[in-house]
Amino acid sequence: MFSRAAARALKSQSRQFSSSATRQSKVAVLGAGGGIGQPLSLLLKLNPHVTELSLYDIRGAPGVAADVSHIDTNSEVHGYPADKLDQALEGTDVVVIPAGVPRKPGMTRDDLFNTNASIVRDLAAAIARVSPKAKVLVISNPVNSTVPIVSAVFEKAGVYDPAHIFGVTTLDVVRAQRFLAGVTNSDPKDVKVTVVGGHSGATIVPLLSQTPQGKGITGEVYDKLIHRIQFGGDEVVQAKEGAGSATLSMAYAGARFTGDLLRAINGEKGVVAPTFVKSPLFEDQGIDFFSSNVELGPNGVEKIYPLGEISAEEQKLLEACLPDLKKNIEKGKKFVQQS
Ligand SMILES: NC(=O)c1ccc[n+]([C@@H]2O[C@H](COP(=O)([O-])OP(=O)(O)OC[C@H]3O[C@@H](n4cnc5c(N)ncnc54)[C@H](O)[C@@H]3O)[C@@H](O)[C@H]2O)c1
Ligand SMILES: O=C(O)C[C@H](O)C(=O)O
Repeated sequence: MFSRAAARALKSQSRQFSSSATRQSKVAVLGAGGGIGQPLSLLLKLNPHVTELSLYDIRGAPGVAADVSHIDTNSEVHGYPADKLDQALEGTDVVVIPAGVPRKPGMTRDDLFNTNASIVRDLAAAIARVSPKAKVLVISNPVNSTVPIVSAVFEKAGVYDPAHIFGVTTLDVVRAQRFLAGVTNSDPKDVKVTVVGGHSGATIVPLLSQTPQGKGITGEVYDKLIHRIQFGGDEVVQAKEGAGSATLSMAYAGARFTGDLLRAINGEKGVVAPTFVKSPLFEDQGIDFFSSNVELGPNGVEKIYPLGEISAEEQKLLEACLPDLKKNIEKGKKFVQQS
């Protein structure tokens, strides 16, 4: 019988000497028992780059882990209850955070701040302590504030690497591509939209003019399409009538972004996706987090792309985005300073 220490040493040795084709990647989901966490865990179990899946929640994670672990893909799954956060985080390469409360009809994402800011702050403090080199993917809303919160917590702990912390804005891209395909009668697989800014209402800025399908759209059709992309989250919140917000499309989007990052970590070149990161693009206006196309690499953020050419309408959308985004970012930073 091996002691726990010997088993750990063997495991770390086997991680070190494993095939160079696919690196071993341990991925943790914090909030794995929830509406997003469960299907996200399922989709990550299907990803061949994930070799170990660590599922944590204050409620229900061991059950989700037992269920998902029966799927016949080549990864190990472990579930951790409320008092086992440190164990869940040990040795993780990537941590995805969908923990926190979702909106009900009539609420803005900012209305979630009072509850979710402290949940995200405390989880970030544990990651900074136990797994400070992990890449952290933040789904919990309000993303415009929770990403600055995670960053400030890492900074306070003296382990901050801005290349490691991401706000997941992929659902805005998924919606933009689906809705644009709908109005232009195209196949969504051929539609590639860059969405920049942040992740809430007017801070979501889709750059339709940069796509062949979107550049000719004007007038009322354009206005309605932009509104639908910016407020797609509200559409789901209303349809769910108090039972929460987008979970299935979000799990798909979260798994897609995590998959992009894992491909880049495994050495694939040219993986580019919009994500909300520490960014120099609008730093001169006091806005130091922004979502734009980012090239991903083994260390996380490899290169931040500028917006490129944008239309007069998009310039107006950007002007409306920046003041709101600035307030959301400052609110997150202030929360950690005062904690
Ligand atoms: N970034 C995006 O595009 C996007 C999209 C959809 C939803 N969201 C956000 O994701 C969050 C989760 O949404 P959901 O629908 O899965 O909610 P949910 O209530 O179904 O699940 C949240 C889970 O978090 C868990 N949790 C709460 N506190 C925790 C803690 N301290 N540690 C670990 N787990 C904890 C809960 O037990 C629950 O299982 C919400 O804030 C929502 O607004 C973001
Ligand atoms: O709308 C929400 O509150 C959840 C999420 O941010 C979304 O865009 O669906």
